[in-house]
Parts: sequence; C-alpha cells; structure tokens
Amino acid sequence: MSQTVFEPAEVATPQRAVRIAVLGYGAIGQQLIEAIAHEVAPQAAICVVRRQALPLPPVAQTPLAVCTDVQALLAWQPDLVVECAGHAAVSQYVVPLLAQGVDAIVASVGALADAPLHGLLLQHAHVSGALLRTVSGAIGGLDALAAAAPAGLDWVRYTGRKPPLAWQGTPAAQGRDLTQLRQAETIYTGSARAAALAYPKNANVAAAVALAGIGFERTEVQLVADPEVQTNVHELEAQGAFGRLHLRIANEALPSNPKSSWLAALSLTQELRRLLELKRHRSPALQQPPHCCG
Ligand SMILES: NC(=O)C1=CN([C@@H]2O[C@H](COP(=O)(O)OP(=O)(O)OC[C@H]3O[C@@H](n4cnc5c(N)ncnc54)[C@H](O)[C@@H]3O)[C@@H](O)[C@H]2O)C=CC1
Ligand SMILES: O=C([O-])CC(=O)C(=O)O
Repeated sequence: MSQTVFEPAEVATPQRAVRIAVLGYGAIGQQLIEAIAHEVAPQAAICVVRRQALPLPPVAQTPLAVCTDVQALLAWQPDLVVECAGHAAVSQYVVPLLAQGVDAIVASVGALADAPLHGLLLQHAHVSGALLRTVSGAIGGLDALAAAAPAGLDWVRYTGRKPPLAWQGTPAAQGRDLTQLRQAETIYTGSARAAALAYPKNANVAAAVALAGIGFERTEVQLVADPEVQTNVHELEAQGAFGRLHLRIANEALPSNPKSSWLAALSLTQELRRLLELKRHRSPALQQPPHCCG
C-alpha cells in the first residue's frame, strides 16, 4: 500500500527548510543521506522513496520521511529530487516530478539511452522550467570531453573494468561462471546505447560519456570482467581537433555493492551541493547551511 510513513514537521521558522527527496535507499542512497544530514544540508528535510513502507531511523538528528509512490512524494512538495534507485525509477518518479517543476539529479544516467524517455525528460524540463542534471558518477574528465566536442571529436572510447563479482546478475553471467574466471574477459563491445540498456547497473558511466561527447551511437564501449583488478577501473580515451585525452580512474567500490563505486556517491553529493547553491541564489528564502553558500 502506498503511503507516507513519517513526515517531519515543518521547521518552525519563517524560512522553509529545503525539501530533498532521495530515490533509493541502497549503497549510494545511504551514503548520500549521511552526507546531506551531516554536512551538505543539515537543516534539510529528507524524504526517502523506498519500495516498501518501512520507517527509517533519523540520521544525525534529521528525521527521514519515507514514501513509496509518486503521489505521496508530490504531496510532500519536494524542492528537488536525487535519483539513485535504478533505471526504472527515472521513468516512475523523475518524469512526473520534472513535469511538476521539481529539479532533478539523476545517477542512473543509462536510463537516458532509452531515446523516448530521454526526450520526455527534456520536454518536461523545458516546459516546467525544472533543472535536469546527470552526474559524471564513477568517472571524471567529462568537462574536458564536453568542451572538446564542438571543435570535433574523431572517436571516443570508454572501457569499464571490474572484478568478476561485480558482473553477477548481468548478461555477462549467462553461459559463464564468473567465479572461475582466471584472466580478464571482454564481456561486451559495442555502442554506449546498447551497453547502457543491457547493463543498467554497470554502464551508467558509458551513458555519461556518450552525453558529454559524441552521443550514444558513436561512443565505443568495452566492458571487461577482470580477476586481476580489485577496484572498478574506468578508462576514457578520445581524439579530436583539440588533441588526445586518456584518463584512467581506479575506484574503490562501496562496501555494500561491488557494482557501484564510492566516487559515484561522492559525485552525486557534489552535484547536490552545486544545485543547492544555485537554488539558494534563485530563492534566498530557502533555508540552507552556510557552507553551501560559498
Ligand atoms: N552514474 C554512475 O556512475 C553510477 C550510477 N549508478 C546508478 O545508481 C543506482 C543505485 O546504485 P546503488 O545504490 O549502488 O544500488 P543498490 O542496489 O545498492 O540500491 C538501489 C536501491 O534502490 C531501490 N529501488 C530500486 N528501484 C526502486 C524504485 N522503483 N523505487 C524505490 N526504490 C527502488 C532498491 O530497493 C535499492 O534499495 C544503480 O542502479 C545505477 O543505476 C550506480 C553506480 C554508478
Ligand atoms: O560505479 C561504477 O563503477 C560504475 C557503474 O556501476 C556504472 O557505470 O553504472
């Protein structure tokens, strides 16, 4: 049954606390909520969207409201929504929230490989005026790629290399015993679009690279299961009029999810800091902690 389990009281000041909806209470969501409550926006009201209406204990004295459907979430009137629940949550929650003018930050960037969904998100953001932000997530260098793109890029390649366990529950496990892998095996080569759609929990970075550079079709992706690595390794290579880019990043995975890098949670948190600062400039009445304000 859909419901709001617990709704924190309105802050008793003339100013209204910023209301942050967090979609997903998994490895990334829990890190993000800790960061919000302790450092990014301690005065914020937080509503966590979960699949089940189970209450959550407060984090750093911040009560956590919980709700399980979009109507309850809209009734809560969030100022912004941060998605870290998976591709399905983008169509289920981010689309209707954007349509209602709620700014959104999306971690599941690969959902935008679904072209009609991408179009709908852009249209709602355009009509409602809400901001739609995707994160660089577990990779970096996308600012350089985006800056270089208008001058012309010849090619862009992304390689995602993770320990075999990180590919469990994906197409890579079909017809292959990942626990017996003794050497690196390429499990996918192809476009960023097909990668993002086939590996929704492992190829969001491929989508972020595609969006920053030359798009979903032209971005070349290789995914590798590698028993030799202990980290999630992401490599970005590009060549164009600007010159040549080669970036390699070795990420520690989050302890509760080997598929997801800690940097992805940090990147989402950083994007939230940026958006809160922007919103403070747009709407100074919105209560925010001083360190968000530069
Ligand atoms: N851009 C990037 O670099 C990265 C993006 N991601 C994206 O972030 C997502 C979350 O990552 P983790 O926290 O590590 O995953 P996780 O599996 O630890 O947590 C996801 C949570 O969301 C919940 N959930 C799933 N669908 C939901 C729905 N429709 N409504 C409400 N809750 C729902 C699940 O029950 C789970 O608790 C991934 O699925 C992936 O799409 C993950 C890693 C890197
Ligand atoms: O967290 C990571 O290392 C990257 C990841 O899962 C993704 O791109 O979906």
